Amino acid sequence: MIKNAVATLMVRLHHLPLPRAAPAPTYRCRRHITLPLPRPQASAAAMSTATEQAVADQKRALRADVRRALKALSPDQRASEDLAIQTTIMDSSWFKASKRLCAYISCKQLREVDTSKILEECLSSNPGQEELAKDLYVPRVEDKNRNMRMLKITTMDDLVKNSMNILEPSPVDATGKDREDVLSSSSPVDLLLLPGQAFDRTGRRLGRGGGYYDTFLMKYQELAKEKGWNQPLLVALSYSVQIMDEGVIPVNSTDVPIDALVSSSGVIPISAAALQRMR
Ligand SMILES: Nc1nc2c(c(=O)[nH]1)N(C=O)[C@@H](CNc1ccc(C(=O)N[C@@H](CCC(=O)O)C(=O)O)cc1)CN2
Ligand SMILES: Nc1ncnc2c1ncn2[C@@H]1O[C@H](COP(=O)(O)OP(=O)(O)OP(=O)(O)O)[C@@H](O)[C@H]1O
Repeated sequence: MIKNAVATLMVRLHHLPLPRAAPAPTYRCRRHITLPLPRPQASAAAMSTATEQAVADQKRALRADVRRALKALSPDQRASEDLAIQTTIMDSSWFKASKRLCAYISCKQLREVDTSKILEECLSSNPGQEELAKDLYVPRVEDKNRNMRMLKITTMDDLVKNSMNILEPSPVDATGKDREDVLSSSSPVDLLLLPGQAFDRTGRRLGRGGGYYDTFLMKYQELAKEKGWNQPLLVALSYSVQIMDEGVIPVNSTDVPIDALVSSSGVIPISAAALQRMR
């Protein structure tokens, strides 16, 4: 019974960690995750509800810890990590080779790793450098039920602030035409640059708790499977203090693992796909 419960708890077998880059400093979380074992007489349904609640509580506590650690980062440290992470990505062969991607529009207030230089590079189409321009899709929250779309933009002027103070694309462009939704596109994206609150070297990712990214990633992975497309590389951007020791980040069955992590110390490829594409 307990064995079964543990199996249900540890819902997903995550990728093995195979760090290649110099390890980034790790933030040691105050709270270490312990598996809440249900009492033997609990029913299966009550057990899973209790487990889900425990995981949700542990995620909330970890988010609060990380929020504090991010707040304590000095502006100089933040700026230097922002630059190192973006430079690593823009100089990489896998980014240069990527022609179509999804990326987040970083929000200073949320203390997210800056993506402004990367976005600029994606949208750049200086005369004679058209080959550098990439198709770029960015998130737009549609409702509170985890529905987020990735819509194509061609300039940063396509963005407006939403109620959460995050820049996002309007659903229609200046000519009144619907922006292309990446889930309705006839071609795949090769790369997704992901935000998050905490990550580890086995591919675990903790988001802001909305479930928007996990839901979107699940839909995109299903679509790619249906269409016979290669799965896109899922690459998260992380400040050093957001990289946790193994076992600290709680996960449940809907958490989608990432393929690689980029920190100021470099790239940490995690999955087999990352090891192959990020050489
Ligand atoms: N830049 C960026 N865009 C994004 C996301 C993101 O994480 N980053 N999202 C990813 O989902 C979606 C928006 N989801 C969001 C979910 C929560 C919060 C937020 O402000 N959370 C507060 C806590 C609020 C609370 O606990 O009541 C926070 O994290 O401090 C913002 C965006 C889509 N766009
Ligand atoms: N694919 C899904 N289908 C159904 N529910 C989901 C899915 N993905 C996430 N959820 C639900 O959304 C809620 C928030 O999930 P979780 O705390 O894992 O989000 P997160 O990883 O912090 O956020 P995000 O994925 O947006 O970055 C949970 O109740 C979770 O069960």
